[in-house]
Amino acid sequence: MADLTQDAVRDALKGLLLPDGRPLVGSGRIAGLGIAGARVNLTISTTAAEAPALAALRDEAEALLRDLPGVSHAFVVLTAEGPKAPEPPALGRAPAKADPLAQVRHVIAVASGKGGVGKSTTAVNLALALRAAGLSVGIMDADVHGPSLPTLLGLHGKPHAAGRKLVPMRAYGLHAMSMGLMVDAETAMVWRGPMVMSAITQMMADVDWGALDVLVVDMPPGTGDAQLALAQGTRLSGAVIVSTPQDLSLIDARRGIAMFRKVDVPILGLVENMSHFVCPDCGGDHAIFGQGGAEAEAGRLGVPFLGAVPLTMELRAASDAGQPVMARDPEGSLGRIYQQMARSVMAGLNDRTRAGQSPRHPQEIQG
Ligand SMILES: Nc1ncnc2c1ncn2[C@@H]1O[C@H](COP(=O)(O)OP(=O)(O)OP(=O)(O)O)[C@@H](O)[C@H]1O
Repeated sequence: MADLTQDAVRDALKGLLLPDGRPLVGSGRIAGLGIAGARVNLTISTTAAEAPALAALRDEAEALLRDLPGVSHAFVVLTAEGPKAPEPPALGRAPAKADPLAQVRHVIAVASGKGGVGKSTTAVNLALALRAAGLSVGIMDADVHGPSLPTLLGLHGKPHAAGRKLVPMRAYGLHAMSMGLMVDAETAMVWRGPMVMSAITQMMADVDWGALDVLVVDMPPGTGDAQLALAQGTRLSGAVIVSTPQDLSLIDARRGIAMFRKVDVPILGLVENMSHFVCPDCGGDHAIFGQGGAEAEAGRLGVPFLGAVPLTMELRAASDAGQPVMARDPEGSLGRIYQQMARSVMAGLNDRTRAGQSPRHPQEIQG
């Protein structure tokens, strides 16, 4: 079969019209077009205000590309207009600009299908457990609408600049940066999907992360365009999905897993948070939502199960005080759960490296 060409892709999109009636092709709105084998990635530039009106066009473009002979996967995203909006690198091709994370061996995402399930708590304690295993670790809070890293790690003040880059803050041996430290809450409030994506990618590039074994990205909750574009544009080594045991939350977890699979990011595993309630008075274990749901779901989906973290006063109080349990009591029962999680994540990353599939670095990490 003939190789897929940029012309063939543009040809397929010829009939599509922008909301103002102009054809999409030739309008200058195609901000990126990448072809990697049978995969096509297309980026259409927009503004936050216009983005909702372009959603149908995006879907139509995706359907047209999917029907094109020789295409197995088509992925179309809307991205914020303007010089600051970077084009997500196309799969399988070197990014046009120097990679700001060139010295970072692995970037992993901690994600959840919906908010409030303990994604940030998991991200911080997992990062600390990876650090405790001897790795150099950074953590970035990409949750622009609800950044919790400053609270969880007790970070205060603004990050300093060195030259044109920001220096990550330090907490408990981690290099840390949060959207909450870089932009004020009111500015971030008005951002919608494409703007969020653009701002996060910019933030990645503005920080001097230096050499790290692992950068943990606390993703914005959900499975919308911003998350999808971020997953695609960051050359992730893998993703950890956090869920609570209720069926409804597991449906969201399934969506999260499907989203990462869509852009070929391997799932490092599923974490069940708030798995059972440990009563502070009687010390009893109460499986409020039943037991083993997430583990069974992980089995069904063919992803590793990384552990069950109980709902405890200790964990919440430690987080609120800016002293995560993994820093406060790494050898306690909760600390040991996170240490096991970190070992499984490292094993998953090294498996990928051994299979020659590590997107950033050819060497295994050693704890
Ligand atoms: N296992 C747990 N036991 C007790 N409290 C927990 C546990 N996990 C998380 N929490 C608490 O639940 C709240 C939400 O947790 P967290 O901020 O980690 O969730 P999230 O999924 O990142 O939320 P968001 O969607 O707002 O980013 C916090 O107050 C946190 O301290």
